[in-house]
Amino acid sequence: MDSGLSSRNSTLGNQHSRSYMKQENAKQQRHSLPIYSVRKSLMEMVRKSTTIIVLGETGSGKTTQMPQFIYEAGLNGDKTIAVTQPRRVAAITVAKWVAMEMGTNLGDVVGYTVRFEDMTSQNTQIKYMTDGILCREALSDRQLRNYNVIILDEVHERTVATDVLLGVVKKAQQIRALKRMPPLKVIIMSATMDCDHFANYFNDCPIVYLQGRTYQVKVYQMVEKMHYIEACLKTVVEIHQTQPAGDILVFLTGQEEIDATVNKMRRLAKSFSSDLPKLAVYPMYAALPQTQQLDVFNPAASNVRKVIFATNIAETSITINGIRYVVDCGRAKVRSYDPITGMDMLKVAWISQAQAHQRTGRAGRISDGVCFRTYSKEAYEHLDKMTAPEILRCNLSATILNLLVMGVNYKEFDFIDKPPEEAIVGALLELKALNAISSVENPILTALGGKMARFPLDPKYSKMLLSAPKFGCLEEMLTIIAMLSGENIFTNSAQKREQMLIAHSKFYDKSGDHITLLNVFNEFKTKTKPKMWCFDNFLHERNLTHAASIREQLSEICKALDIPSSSCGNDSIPVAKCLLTGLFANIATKQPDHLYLTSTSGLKARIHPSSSVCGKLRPPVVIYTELVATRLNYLRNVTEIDPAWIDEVVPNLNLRQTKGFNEHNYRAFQSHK
Ligand SMILES: Nc1ncnc2c1ncn2[C@@H]1O[C@H](COP(=O)(O)OP(=O)(O)OP(=O)(O)O)[C@@H](O)[C@H]1O
Repeated sequence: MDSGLSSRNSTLGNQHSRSYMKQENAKQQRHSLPIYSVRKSLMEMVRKSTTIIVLGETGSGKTTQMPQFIYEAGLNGDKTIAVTQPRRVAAITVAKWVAMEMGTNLGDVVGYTVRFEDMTSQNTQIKYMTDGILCREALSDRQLRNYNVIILDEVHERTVATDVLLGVVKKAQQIRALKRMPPLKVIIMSATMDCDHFANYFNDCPIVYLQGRTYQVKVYQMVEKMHYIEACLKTVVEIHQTQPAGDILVFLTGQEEIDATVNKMRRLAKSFSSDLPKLAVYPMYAALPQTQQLDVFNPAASNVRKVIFATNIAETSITINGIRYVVDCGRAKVRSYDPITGMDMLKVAWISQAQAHQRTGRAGRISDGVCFRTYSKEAYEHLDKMTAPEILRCNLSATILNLLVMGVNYKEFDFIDKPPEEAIVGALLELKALNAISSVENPILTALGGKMARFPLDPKYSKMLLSAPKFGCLEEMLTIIAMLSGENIFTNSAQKREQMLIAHSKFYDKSGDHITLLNVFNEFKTKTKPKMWCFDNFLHERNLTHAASIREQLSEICKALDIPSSSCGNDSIPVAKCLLTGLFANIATKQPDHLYLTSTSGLKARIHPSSSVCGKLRPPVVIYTELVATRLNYLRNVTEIDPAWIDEVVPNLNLRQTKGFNEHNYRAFQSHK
């Protein structure tokens, strides 16, 4: 018994000493960061100015150190320091690292909040959060009174939420100054931004240029011309066969491409000489379950080289242990929105020089590194210097709705770069059609619009939830919206494709994908061993659990709004009708060539192959959740409807007044309906 006890103790002792060592190493590393040596003058600057811009090399220590310096200097008073990040994975991993550096548990002094997940407590002094979360907080408090210091990090990404936040914090600063409240200090940070543009916007605020970088990264540009995927694979093989130890991070564009390349790489790896270290190949993209995304952060075993194929979610802020080589294909999948057709497009496009620089920076986080760009120097020189602001190319309905809730007239809102007029009008038309505003010309928020903004959802989705009592299907809609708001619940297995398809088809409902999602969730909730069940059925357990938590949160908001619970049992018709209340502009009709014609924009599209109605008996009329253009146009998440329901559910619908309306195509659509 004694020996058992002592061995247990020694294991614990080892664990403690390991985490102690990790913290000690981090402390030493912290002191050697370029930002550390200038912390006193930096804090002096923050003390003196309301707004400052900090431009410093990738890895100089901005994201992890700036909040700690402010906290140590007590500049946040008795309030939490907010640090925004454009991406969830960055907010989470950076918070974990900083908690470790400060020797506290995550969620104590250091925490994070991302949509549908809060890892903070009353003790939290440094809160990493997505920019979207801070935008939501601003809805209930325009003066942002919970904070004295807000750090907007990685602003070069120019997400919609960051752009809105810039206007929101600027306004909050003005109101607080007028009311003689404690000032709101704002720190704008990036390694690659147009400082003058930001400084002009903030009344010529000071700019701090941080000198120096911790590690050097050599950049090589490709001379040979070949397709970028082939070029990436070739480069990885060459690195593996000729370069010293170090993990590899490869930037590709999207999920399908990454899955296919990961499989190819795994097959290739089997043919490598046994003298070489083993290759452990990982995918990394936003639709992967969070645990799997975080897996890539674990160090590789000895004599194993890690290769990660990632989208641009790995581009900024994050540090992946062991990465010494970056392979950059120079492209990214960019979501762009066409206000004329109302279509979201996912297109592969060249990145900006700022992004190329960020990607390069991922190789120099913990040692010197090398970046291989699979494109020529000339191609690099032709790239745009900065990434175009997302606000200039996205659907603005949620943004305009939120501004109206804040009591802000979007016409007077001080956008750092104003979105195009047609995008604003498109958003107003959509909000009017959803009955969220009184009119397009003089938009006043309706009671329904006010309720819609209570949900952290796209206005179309919140409209469906608020319509559910009318059709007696709130419970079903809560599940469906939660499932649509989370990440993909179906796993993809190239090796066991047949088995996977059989497993998934058990959940299929002939009405379409929305009821299919409902079936999966309902069955999942009955399982006592959900992990095993998910594994057997090719489902992501983590994503289903996450959907359950989203559902909980949406249900709480419904309760707060006094929306009575209701269920339609196994009847799929009320659900389809309820979906129509939000998706009425997303109707598509089957054409003789078996493609679908969309009602408003008149585009031809296919039902996505992952859909449960993608077989031979395709329904004549469907509503869809998303129309995305990759190489082809695809309708994602579709459900069959009876066209007769349109007049019943949305009697005053005038498709001619919806955005992207095209008369010619509309007539074609009507004649096929
Ligand atoms: N999760 C982590 N694991 C290991 N080291 C880390 C981690 N996070 C940060 N570091 C270390 O801290 C250094 C500074 O990181 P930090 O994110 O603060 O830099 P930054 O200037 O904000 O860079 P970027 O502009 O690329 O976000 C990194 O170069 C790395 O050495």
